[in-house]
Amino acid sequence: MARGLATPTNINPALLTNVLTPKTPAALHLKSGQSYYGESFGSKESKFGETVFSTSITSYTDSMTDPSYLGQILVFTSPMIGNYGVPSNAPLADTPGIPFLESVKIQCTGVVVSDVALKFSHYQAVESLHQWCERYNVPGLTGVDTRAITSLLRDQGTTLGRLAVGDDAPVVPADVDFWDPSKDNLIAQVSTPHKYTLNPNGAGPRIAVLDFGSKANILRSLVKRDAVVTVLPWDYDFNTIRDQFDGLFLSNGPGDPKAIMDTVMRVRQTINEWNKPIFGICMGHQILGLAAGLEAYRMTFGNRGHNQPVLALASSGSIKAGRVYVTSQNHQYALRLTEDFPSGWAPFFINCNDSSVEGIISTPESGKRIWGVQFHPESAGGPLDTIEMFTDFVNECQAGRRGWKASAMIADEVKIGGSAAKLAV
Ligand SMILES: NC(=O)CC[C@H](N)C(=O)O
Repeated sequence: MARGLATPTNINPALLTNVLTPKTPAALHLKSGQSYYGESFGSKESKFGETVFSTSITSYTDSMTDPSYLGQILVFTSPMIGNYGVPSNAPLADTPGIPFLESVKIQCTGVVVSDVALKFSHYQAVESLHQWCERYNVPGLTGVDTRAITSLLRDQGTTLGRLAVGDDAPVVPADVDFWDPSKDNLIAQVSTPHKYTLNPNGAGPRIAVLDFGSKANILRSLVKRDAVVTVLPWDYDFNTIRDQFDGLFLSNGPGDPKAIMDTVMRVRQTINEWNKPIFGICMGHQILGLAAGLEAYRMTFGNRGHNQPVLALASSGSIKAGRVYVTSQNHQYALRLTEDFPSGWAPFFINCNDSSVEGIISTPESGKRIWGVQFHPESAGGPLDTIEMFTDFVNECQAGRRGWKASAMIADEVKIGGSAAKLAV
């Protein structure tokens, strides 16, 4: 049978209709006072969380398993979610030990969609979105106006909420009851509890990953380039073992980067004392920025989606100054842009929509090879415009292994009406 036309054999026949019976009421209550009433799918347990929206059109399975969404009720602006079901999460044969989706389970606290598709069709699907959410005890709300919720969140910002199901649906929680995930150490909940190594016999460089809740496709992108990847818990003191490695990678992760200032201080020590390549993505980029002396702040509603345009201000490896790259993003915090970047550092990318800092890079004079990006070059989901940044990093680590000396990583800068930094202030 042709690929894509296979009939899944393990579908619950009840799901071949698009209606759940019996229907259960559900609601989203926001701390700011608004309530949205609809129907439940997935788990019947009510949950608190931070309500955020994503403008991504596809890849709900990747977003929902991204550990950076821990503690969040995810509102999808795309009107129909669930059409292609949910695939098996078993690792692919060429990357054992790395789940197919972005982590081993659903990480967001709940999901809100305009119209859930219970009937699904995809050659890789093994269950529906409803079944999957039920299995991981994640409540879903459907039949609400997600455009209205999104407009509200854009105006008032990310808001604490409760996804209330069944008898809880009509109950508006008291102000004090709303759980605020940003007060918890979310990173400790998603980081690996112990050190482990992927692709131990790889021919490439030895790369340590400080795991703040790494997406699987980041690890896969390094392993696919034949790096030997050692994943370390978020609070591991990398400085005690750094001589064993050719490069350090700082992963994405949930919550506020300032929640782990001890780690920031250790990374600062690494930056000051170690001259090997360092690459950070999202949380990792924010940690690098804090370690470099920049400030991090909480954005109003953050950027979550797969079509965020970023302008490169510097050339480095596969990245060319002056080009716009379309990127995948999921963040609430950002580094503050200043006219005086700390010595040894320059802005690398800025967001074309809101001028937020999308990347930082060490200057050639610093003799370092360090860069961080706020977006997700590994995609999953979203565009692959910047995927070659992994090749750049692995190549830099490999070159360093062979006695590399600092070369000009920044070939030129974009100057539009003044300095690069001024451009976005
Ligand atoms: N994807 C991420 O790593 C997100 C980083 C951080 N939790 C933020 O919201 O900004």
